[in-house]
Amino acid sequence: MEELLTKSREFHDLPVEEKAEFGDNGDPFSPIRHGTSFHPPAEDVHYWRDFLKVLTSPVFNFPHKPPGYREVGFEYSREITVVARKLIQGISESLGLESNSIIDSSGFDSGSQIMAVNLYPPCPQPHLALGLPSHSDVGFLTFLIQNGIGGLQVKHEGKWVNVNPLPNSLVVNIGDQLEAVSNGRYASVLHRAILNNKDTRISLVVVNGPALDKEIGPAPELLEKEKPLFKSIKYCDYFLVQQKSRLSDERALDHIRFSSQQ
Ligand SMILES: O=C(O)CCC(=O)C(=O)O
Ligand SMILES: [Fe+2]
Repeated sequence: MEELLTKSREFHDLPVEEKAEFGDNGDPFSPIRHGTSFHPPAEDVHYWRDFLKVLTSPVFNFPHKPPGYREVGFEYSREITVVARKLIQGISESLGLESNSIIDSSGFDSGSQIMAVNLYPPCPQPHLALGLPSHSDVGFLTFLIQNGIGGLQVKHEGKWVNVNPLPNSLVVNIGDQLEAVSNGRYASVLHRAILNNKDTRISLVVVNGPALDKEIGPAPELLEKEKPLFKSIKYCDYFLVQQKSRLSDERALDHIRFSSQQ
């Protein structure tokens, strides 16, 4: 984890020309992209962050610089997959399903995994800007590590609460597809990143989700006793809905939620 964070800092510190080959083309399915904010062409106000986003599964992509970054990125990606798989099995069981039910129905073993490396430089007026606005992540589970500098907040009972960094720990957040597949029993968490005026913060998140071509909706076993709260939708289509809604302050989940009259 430490080596990955160190090398992530080195990546962001590379001269602009060295990173130009990874320039953000705005396509969420491009294998490696480096950019600023979220999607600058469509934004009135930009966010105070640089990012590197890499698709690490089903095909592993990663920048080949700085030296050794790709190797540590590969090891981390694979280790996280093992932990995510185990947690999803436990979550399946907690829902009264077979332990492999969600893994199998979502094609998790050839599922989509995305790594995002966020860099938030010190901001002279941190209360006037945000690193990332309120959102929930796609996928089942997101694993977050950070360089010891706080900034992550989660919405809890209507209030923003700081999630202070604990050394050598992973923060695990629930994503939208887990809310959908569990028919609302696991709620995906709203979170955001705030800024400070002293230290550069790095966070590294790994989003673990279904295979892109799988339809994801409430598990059929759960619907024997209850009504579906969400429509089923292909994960790749949901992914695009989420990218768009993050630009308009909407919640992607609301696009697939059945309204109470239906
Ligand atoms: O930097 C953080 O703490 C949050 C990052 C995040 O939510 C994301 O990349 O989706
Ligand atoms: Fe997030």
